[in-house]
Amino acid sequence: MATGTGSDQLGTGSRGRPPKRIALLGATGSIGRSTVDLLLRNPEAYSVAAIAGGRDHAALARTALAVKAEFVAIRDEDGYAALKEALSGTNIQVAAGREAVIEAATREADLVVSAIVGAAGVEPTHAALELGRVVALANKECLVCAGGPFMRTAQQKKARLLPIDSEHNAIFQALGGEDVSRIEKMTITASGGPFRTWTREAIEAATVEQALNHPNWAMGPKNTIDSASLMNKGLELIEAHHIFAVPAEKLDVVVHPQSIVHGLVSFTDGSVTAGLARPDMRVPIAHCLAYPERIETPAPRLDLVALGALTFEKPDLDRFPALGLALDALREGGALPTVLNAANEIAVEAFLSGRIGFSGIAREVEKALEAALKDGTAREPATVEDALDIDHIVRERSRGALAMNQASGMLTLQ
Ligand SMILES: NC(=O)C1=CN([C@@H]2O[C@H](COP(=O)(O)OP(=O)(O)OC[C@H]3O[C@@H](n4cnc5c(N)ncnc54)[C@H](OP(=O)(O)O)[C@@H]3O)[C@@H](O)[C@H]2O)C=CC1
Ligand SMILES: CC(=O)[C@@H](O)[C@H](O)COP(=O)(O)O
Ligand SMILES: [Mn+2]
Repeated sequence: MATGTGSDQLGTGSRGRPPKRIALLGATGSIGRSTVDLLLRNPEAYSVAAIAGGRDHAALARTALAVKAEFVAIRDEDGYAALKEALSGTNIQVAAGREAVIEAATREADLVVSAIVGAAGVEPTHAALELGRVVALANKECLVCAGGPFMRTAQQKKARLLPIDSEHNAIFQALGGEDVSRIEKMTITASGGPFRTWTREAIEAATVEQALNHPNWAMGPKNTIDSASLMNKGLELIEAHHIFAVPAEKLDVVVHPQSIVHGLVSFTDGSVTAGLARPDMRVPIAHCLAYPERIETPAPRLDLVALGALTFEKPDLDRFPALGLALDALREGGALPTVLNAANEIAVEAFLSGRIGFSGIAREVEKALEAALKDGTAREPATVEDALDIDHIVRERSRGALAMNQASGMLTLQ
């Protein structure tokens, strides 16, 4: 990638080491763009082995040129010709389709940043783990869909997972490598989203625009809607359960509207450590990119006096039933987290495209969980392929149910 100034003061690249080779999956998304921002600020510390994206060929081509990627993969085969054309005259290799994204994930690299949204990230991220790569994981849906098999592969292949998700990154830093047996409680915080103070009736009638109006973070639409329903915290509890091998009963959620304290670890001696930072994803991404060293970021700095007060509240499961559903899935285990994730992805899509109301998201997920419990879809997935089979069945079923409801006019568009 392009060389530039500024890296002399930095911990990496300025000590004569070869640049760290990065594969960036989901390069055009919110996490992808923040990662690119950091890569471009540290040109001597990193080189880009591969990038991958979904459909946006123009953004992918711009990113490939900016970071001087060696290989670019686009999932949508219809975008191949335009991507190839945009990169003609360069020596950047271009490929399209499912296998191409897997190739991006498995090219020789020191660190794979997993930032595709949804269960679409499962296969490529798992392929990187199979090769024993260090994976900086933003994609929480991977662990909700296939957490058991994922963590087994990571262990067997000695692949390291570094958490990018802000709460998990804070906890990872707060843990400081201590043994998990010394933990009494692990707490992740929730901003509470845009509907934190709204009545149940107002939440029921919320528009897409209102749900996308997150108070503290600028993220892709899926994570933003999950934040509004608090499903995001449910997914994150399941994510924490897998990453830190902590049982459900030791995991807790606290609403913290300022999003300054991201995660806390309570130890058996009464000590509590916590990770704090202003809400800017470049902080946890930088931690993972540089780990075990540090790089500088331009993220705004924490000023406690200017903040004045940090407040904490109990989450309200009556107004935010999605969190309760995720907690049940975590405690029940089996394939329920897989079912929860797949049904939620379909329901969020349906809400974003105006086919269901906001409260319909949790209702659709609940129906999918009930159906899975009835018909045996809830069997524990032994492998990633099993998990993806269940994911597929649930998606088809949820899409079918939504289409039937729409056809029979039963949909309540609150
Ligand atoms: N944004 C944030 O601050 C945070 C996000 N996360 C997690 O990180 C992940 C990414 O989130 P975010 O960046 O917000 O999401 P975005 O929607 O902004 O970006 C998603 C990225 O994935 C790409 N993509 C989508 N489908 C595919 C596919 N089938 N194959 C290859 N690439 C694909 C998109 O490409 P295209 O642009 O072409 O559609 C885009 O690059 C999510 O799992 C989220 O939960 C976790 C913590 C914070
Ligand atoms: C930035 C990040 O990590 C998000 O996943 C965050 O958790 C969203 O904010 P909420 O706390 O509102 O879900
Ligand atoms: Mn998070």
